[in-house]
Amino acid sequence: MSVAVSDLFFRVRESKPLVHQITNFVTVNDCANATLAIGGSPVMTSSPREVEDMVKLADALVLNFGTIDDKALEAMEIAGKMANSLNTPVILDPVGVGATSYRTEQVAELLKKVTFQIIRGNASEIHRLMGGDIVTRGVDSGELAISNAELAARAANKLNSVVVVSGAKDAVSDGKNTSIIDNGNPLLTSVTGTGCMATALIGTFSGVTDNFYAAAVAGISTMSISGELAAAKLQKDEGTGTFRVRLIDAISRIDKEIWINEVKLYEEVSN
Ligand SMILES: Nc1ncnc2c1ncn2[C@@H]1O[C@H](COP(=O)(O)OP(=O)(O)O)[C@@H](O)[C@H]1O
Ligand SMILES: Cc1ncsc1CCOP(=O)(O)O
Ligand SMILES: [Mg+2]
Repeated sequence: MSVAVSDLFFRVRESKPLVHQITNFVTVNDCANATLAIGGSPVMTSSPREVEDMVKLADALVLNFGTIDDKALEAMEIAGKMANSLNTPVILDPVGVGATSYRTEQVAELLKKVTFQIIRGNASEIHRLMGGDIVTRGVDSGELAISNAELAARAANKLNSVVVVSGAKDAVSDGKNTSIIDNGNPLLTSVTGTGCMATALIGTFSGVTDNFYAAAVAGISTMSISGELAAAKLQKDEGTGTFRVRLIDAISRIDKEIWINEVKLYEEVSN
């Protein structure tokens, strides 16, 4: 598996997959730059009148719920259905699902209409996406009583997709096999868009392989390793602003050798 992942860095830079992203207005520029940094070609467009034509050109489609409105949802449905009909991978980032009933209801509707090859969210988002029926550690705690690995495996089975649960430890699962990535740095939680960028990277890798599990591992581990590399470069008197720039630097420099040296990847087989 790690061999399949490490080969994707060269493949992305060689073939520059076009990644169509219908995303939020907070982190759109960071997602475009993360896509470029890893070697892909981003296009961020969301008019319902244009997305069908754009997705015909694309190697992958990323749908991000960060700032959804009715028009964006219409575009997501049109683009998602077209991508499904062309066998172009579709990746979901259910930003903020569970926070409002609008988000929660609309993502459930989209899941009925569009097939997603990969879904990436934090534990809370993935938990709410699969119905939110897992017990939490206590009445005042939002913390789930199961690990990210177990959550990813359950969600993958329920949603019939490769699922990435990000956090202090990231987990990737297809429902049978589960991988844990123990890279990252807490500074990644102090900059907006690191989850969105991770999803953009996953989308970029999925544009060069039909091994969506490997694409998911490549994307999320690239973000977590880049967080470590960027934090290590921070100088005295530098903070989260510089960290954000250094993150893009790190993504642009990561390759097969760096990934093999830095990744802390554990594979679990469940069921
Ligand atoms: N506590 C943490 N320690 C180290 N890395 C983290 C931590 N929390 C999140 N990350 C990393 O930050 C990136 C974004 O993940 P996350 O914060 O879960 O996404 P989101 O921004 O969508 O909530 C991932 O690479 C993840 O591994
Ligand atoms: C702050 C914010 N508000 C709506 S979308 C968004 C960005 C969320 O980005 P991420 O999930 O990567 O932190
Ligand atoms: Mg997020």
